[in-house]
Amino acid sequence: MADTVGKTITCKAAIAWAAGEPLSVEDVEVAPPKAHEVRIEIYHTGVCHTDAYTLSGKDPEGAFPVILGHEGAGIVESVGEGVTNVKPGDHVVALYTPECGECKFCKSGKTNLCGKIRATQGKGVMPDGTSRFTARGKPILHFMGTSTFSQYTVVADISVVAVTPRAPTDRSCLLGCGITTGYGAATVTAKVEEGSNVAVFGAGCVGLSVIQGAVKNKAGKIIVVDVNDNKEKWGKKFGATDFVNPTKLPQGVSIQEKLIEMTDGGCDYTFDCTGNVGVMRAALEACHKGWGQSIVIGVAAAGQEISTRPFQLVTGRVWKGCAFGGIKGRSQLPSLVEDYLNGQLKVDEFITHRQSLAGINTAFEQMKDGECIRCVVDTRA
Ligand SMILES: NC(=O)C1=CN([C@@H]2O[C@H](COP(=O)(O)OP(=O)(O)OC[C@H]3O[C@@H](n4cnc5c(N)ncnc54)[C@H](OP(=O)(O)O)[C@@H]3O)[C@@H](O)[C@H]2O)C=CC1
Ligand SMILES: N[C@@H](CCC(=O)N[C@@H](CSC=O)C(=O)NCC(=O)O)C(=O)O
Ligand SMILES: [Zn+2]
Ligand SMILES: [Zn+2]
Repeated sequence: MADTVGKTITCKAAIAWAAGEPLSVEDVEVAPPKAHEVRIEIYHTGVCHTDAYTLSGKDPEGAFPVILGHEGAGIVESVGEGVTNVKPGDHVVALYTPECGECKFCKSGKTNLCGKIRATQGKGVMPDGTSRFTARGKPILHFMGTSTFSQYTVVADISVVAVTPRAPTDRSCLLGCGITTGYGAATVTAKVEEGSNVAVFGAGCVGLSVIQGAVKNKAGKIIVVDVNDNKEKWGKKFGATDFVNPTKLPQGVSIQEKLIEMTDGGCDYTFDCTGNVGVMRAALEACHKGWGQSIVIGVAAAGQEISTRPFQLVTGRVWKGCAFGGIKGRSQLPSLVEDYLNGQLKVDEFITHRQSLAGINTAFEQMKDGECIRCVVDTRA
């Protein structure tokens, strides 16, 4: 048993004191887990565009000061009373989409959105309404129920899943968001069928993962749409068949017209992986009349809204969306980790950059340059 059990741990964390400011890596006190809580020593965390979105101040739920990060993996340090799903020493991935198995959502069989702790999670506190983090004598908020930009974090027991220790944490952390989101969007939410034509708008970590899922389901054409020409090679590396840069189309030709022409009437499935509401409209309108489905994955800024002519829906196109790809973390993530170990799921290929916790602001800068798919932060370096 670790000699930290039951005690407050002082460690380093990257604190976002205010929107739009760089993170500050400094000491934070992490209180022991209460009943049905788990304290995790985070080894590695990815940096997702949603972290940058919330830090920018565009997230309507964003509140500060906060410890961001939601793509983390590590080892359970200690557990609170009543925790049965994980134990100290387990290798785990934090889950920003929890799975209680008991609530109306979990029992519906129709969604992965668990409702049990969503209200407190959205307010940046643990289910009992308080925080486990303190810095400079002030309580610091949790983020997405995970707060992985810290050497130690505390999460609800329903927000963590044990995975095989054979998977290195610098890889398994990426299954905590980006890869699972895109892969699940294609295979679980859309259930792309063999031979179907797919367009993926935005070839970042999420979009490339949609491609990976579409390839798994034996899609026909997989068309990448991205404003950055360098994303053509990335898309092809993951199995895309075509690439279109929407800024380079002949004058008067819209991206939806181009995709409809390329697919004999429109795509069977399109995916927005940009968070741009104009792109979301184009993605919907590029769908085939009668059955095409467009999946919204990207997260848009506060105040942004989507629109299209209702006729687009009247004529059979379907607009839907998903969080975490529709994947149920506790039920389904362990097998994705096994798929990675068996060579059936690409993960290593997404890692373009690495940083220490002290270099986390550089990770945020690198994310903007278009050449970064994922930066993995080693929280102990
Ligand atoms: N629903 C969910 O559960 C989740 C949602 N997300 C969200 O998904 C989105 C994608 O995340 P991620 O892959 O990490 O982001 P990235 O920024 O890495 O990828 C987005 C890609 O879209 C490109 N792009 C930007 N504008 C356009 C445009 N107008 N048309 C076509 N392509 C465009 C970008 O190009 P460039 O590089 O030149 O900017 C980039 O290549 C984000 O909004 C993120 O917040 C993430 C995880 C989970
Ligand atoms: N808080 C925002 C919405 C942010 C958002 O949509 N988050 C996604 C995950 S994005 C991961 O990188 C999500 O899980 N949404 C479902 C949920 O219940 O939060 C806002 O208020 O608009
Ligand atoms: Zn994310
Ligand atoms: Zn639930």
